Amino acid sequence: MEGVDHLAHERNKSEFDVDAMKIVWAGSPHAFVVSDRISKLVASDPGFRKDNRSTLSRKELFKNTLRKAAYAWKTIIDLHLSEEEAAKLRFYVDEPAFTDVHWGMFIPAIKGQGTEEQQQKWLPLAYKMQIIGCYAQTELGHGSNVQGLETTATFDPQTDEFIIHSPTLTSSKWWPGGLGKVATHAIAYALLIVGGREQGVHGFIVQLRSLEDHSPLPGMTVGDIGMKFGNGAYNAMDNGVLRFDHVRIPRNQMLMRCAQYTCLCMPSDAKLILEPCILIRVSQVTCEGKYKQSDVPRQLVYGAMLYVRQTIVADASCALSRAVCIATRYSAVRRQFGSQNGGPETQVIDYKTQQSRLFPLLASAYAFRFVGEWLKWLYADVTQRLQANDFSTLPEAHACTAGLKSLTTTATADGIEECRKLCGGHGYLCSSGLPELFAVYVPACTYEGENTVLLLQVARFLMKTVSQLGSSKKPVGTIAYMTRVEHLMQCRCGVQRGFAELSADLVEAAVAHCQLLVVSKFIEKLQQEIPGKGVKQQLEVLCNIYALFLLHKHQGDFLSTGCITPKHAALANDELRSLYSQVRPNAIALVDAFNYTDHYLGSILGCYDGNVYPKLYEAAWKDPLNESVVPDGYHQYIRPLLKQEIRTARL
Ligand SMILES: CCCCCCCCCCCCCC(=O)SCCNC(=O)CCNC(=O)[C@H](O)C(C)(C)COP(=O)(O)OP(=O)(O)OC[C@H]1O[C@@H](n2cnc3c(N)ncnc32)[C@H](O)[C@@H]1OP(=O)(O)O
Ligand SMILES: Cc1cc2nc3c(=O)[nH]c(=O)nc-3n(C[C@H](O)[C@H](O)[C@H](O)COP(=O)(O)OP(=O)(O)OC[C@H]3O[C@@H](n4cnc5c(N)ncnc54)[C@H](O)[C@@H]3O)c2cc1C
Repeated sequence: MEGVDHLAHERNKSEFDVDAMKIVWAGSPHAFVVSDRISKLVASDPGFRKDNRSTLSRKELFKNTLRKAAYAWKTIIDLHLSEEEAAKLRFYVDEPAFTDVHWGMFIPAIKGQGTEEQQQKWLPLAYKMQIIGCYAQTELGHGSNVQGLETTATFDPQTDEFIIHSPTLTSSKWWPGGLGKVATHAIAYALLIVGGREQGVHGFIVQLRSLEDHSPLPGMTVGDIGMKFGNGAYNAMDNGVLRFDHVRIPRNQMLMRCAQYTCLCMPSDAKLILEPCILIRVSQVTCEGKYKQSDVPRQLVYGAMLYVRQTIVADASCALSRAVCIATRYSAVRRQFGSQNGGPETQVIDYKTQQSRLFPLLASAYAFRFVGEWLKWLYADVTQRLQANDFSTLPEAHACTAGLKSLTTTATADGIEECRKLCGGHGYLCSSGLPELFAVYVPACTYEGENTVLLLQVARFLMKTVSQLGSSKKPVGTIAYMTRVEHLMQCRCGVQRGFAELSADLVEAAVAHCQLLVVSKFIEKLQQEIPGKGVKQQLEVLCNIYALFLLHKHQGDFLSTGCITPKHAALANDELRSLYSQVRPNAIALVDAFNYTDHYLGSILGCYDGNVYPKLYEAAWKDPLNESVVPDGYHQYIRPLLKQEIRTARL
């Protein structure tokens, strides 16, 4: 019945202060208040309805997404929402759209790689959405290999311009979100050519479409790359294709924070000395076309990817917690087998197999939340250091963002699929929310750096650390523990067989390194002051589950390396079962602490009141296929079939 909480008996079992845990999950009392208010605002506004998405054609879905993006922007303006509130609103609207890339990549790239002057020119336009940007790096022929990009940016000293060109089919920009139909501008990454010499890949601001009639500018061939995985909401994103035909842009549209070009003997006196916002020695291109890289690491060009990767780790905890919330609530509602003397059947959440599949994912959602908080701090710290020309922690920041992005997105994508399976057949219904969540989420394992490619970066960082063991350069920060692997030094010559040869094993070592990071950051979180009755105790249980589940999953490695004995392994498994029993009475309260509205969850199986069956039944009849009792096509195809004379005895 409506209004009845079918999970009340579960909520009454809770042994901790759920409201206090909501604040821990949100990050602070202020963050909770903002999230709570904005999520309810979105949920209560019919303009943000999303339960009809699965019945829309791609063009209807896309147009509806444009409507929602415009409506969200109007809401932000009308309600004078702050940047924080606006970001929360876009999050709870939960619609993959060009705005994700405009706010999540285009603006950060200008902030991270633009000079003060370039920021002053372009950011106000972007913040007011008077231009809409995309991040055009990937090409048809290259995505992972950024240095292999083929788009060219040739400097023309006669006109003080760059000529942007797509010399080959494989140089076509391919995948950038928002590019296909909406973006008016792009940060386009291209191979810089000055005086006939290639100077590496740099970012350029390029206008794509007219701000008057939205038509592509001369020299631009641009469109959408077509339908993507499943029928999910990601098809509302216009990932695009773009070819440049000798498009000219002013020299001051090259993102110059990491490099500069002054041509001392340029015919015109348009000598442009841009003071970058980090005080670096000016790199100069002399009139002979000699280019000297400025003294910042060229990898600063990759800065936007560092930023996005750390946001993707936070996104992982959100996506996984959504799936776990749905599967946990439904596991408490669903009863199957086990009836005693005609009594109720057993809740599937009480089966040890269900717990051993579900509770490690619940623990992972919390673990990723906390490592995501730490990574946000690390990113802010490295950004501050860069301002002071301190590049010392850049390699570690790259390894951490790359590795944690890879680890958390793989675990989350697998976890969403596991949550679908934990819900049995009903998990396969769109109304469960899980198929779409999976379809929208899984590209996170690929975009912003393919996960294996990123783990190879971590492996390279670890091997570089090993190679420095014994030198005066002591490992610090997240690799400080490696001082305890001196024995690796002796076998160092063994690993000289070649990084490529050992890469599959090194990727596993990289995963282990990142899992150690997650566990250690969870432990550090528990060392903080955590208010609320029983809250810290619950988090300790979840931290132990996360760690012991990893120990159980990788038992072979721990045993074969002598890190643990078989007795330790047995004790760990016993403890894991005991921990599952400790979580069981608190499971519903632990997912309530995510504070997701039914609108945001978008799931009948995960609805707050647990009133699943009536809602499933009601939703079925809303499907367009049920608009007519006799389906279209019956008279054309089925009736002739049913009425056909059986002409051959054989049938
Ligand atoms: C609500 C619903 C939401 C829906 C979702 C919508 C959201 C959508 C949002 C998402 C949309 C998706 C958007 C997108 O998808 S945008 C496109 C994303 N593309 C990528 O991520 C490309 C991945 N490839 C690379 O990053 C580079 O090519 C790599 C790194 C692989 C190689 O690189 P490279 O070939 O140059 O050479 P190298 O390997 O010799 O490295 C050389 C040195 O540089 C260091 N180094 C490397 N990288 C970095 C770095 N970053 N910061 C600092 N340092 C770095 C490295 O450690 C090494 O140091 P050392 O060993 O020499 O000391
Ligand atoms: C939904 C979605 C949105 C996207 N949005 C954007 C965007 O807005 N802007 C943008 O610029 N790009 C975007 N991309 C592109 C994305 O960044 C790339 O697809 C991604 O970086 C992977 O590169 P790739 O496709 O070249 O994969 P590849 O590198 O071709 O991967 C194919 C396989 O090769 C393996 N491999 C590659 N190199 C190595 C190596 N050195 N050693 C071992 N194995 C290797 C990989 O592990 C993988 O298994 C998006 C992609 C998707 C799916």
